[in-house]
Amino acid sequence: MLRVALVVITEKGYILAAKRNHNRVFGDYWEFPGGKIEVGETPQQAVIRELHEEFGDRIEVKQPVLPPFTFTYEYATIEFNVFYAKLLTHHYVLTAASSYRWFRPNELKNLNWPPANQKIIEQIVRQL
Ligand SMILES: Nc1nc2c([nH]c(=O)n2[C@H]2C[C@H](O)[C@@H](COP(=O)(O)OP(=O)(O)OP(=O)(O)O)O2)c(=O)[nH]1
Repeated sequence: MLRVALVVITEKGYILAAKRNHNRVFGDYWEFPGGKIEVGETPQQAVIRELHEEFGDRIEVKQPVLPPFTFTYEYATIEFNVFYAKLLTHHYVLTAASSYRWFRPNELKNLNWPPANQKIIEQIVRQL
């Protein structure tokens, strides 16, 4: 099974979302930063690496947003591991995203996300 790790980065009541590059799966949809967990990596190590690759930034990984869950797309069944996190640096050197924006929790549900994200967003709105 494909395993993915994502971070919900919070700062001053706002949440960071990135817009996926046009040529990627779910191109131009909003995403939480992260990506595939590589062999031998923990989910926490994977998000730290992905944030460095995709943003050039360092993060501190916090508690899980919800327990790991699976979602089946036409191309794969994916296990999602989602954590809250804080940005330790703010370089935003975008490589996999065309833009980023900070949103209030209540604004999140109005954006285009991959379908697996609905459950994550419901949980964020309940918790923040
Ligand atoms: N990064 C990210 N991926 C998501 C989210 N929601 C969601 O369903 N996905 C899916 C899309 C992909 O099938 C998978 C993660 O892929 P990815 O394309 O971000 O992973 P990656 O950067 O490691 O890989 P790649 O694009 O270099 O192939 O998870 C999300 O919020 N963020």
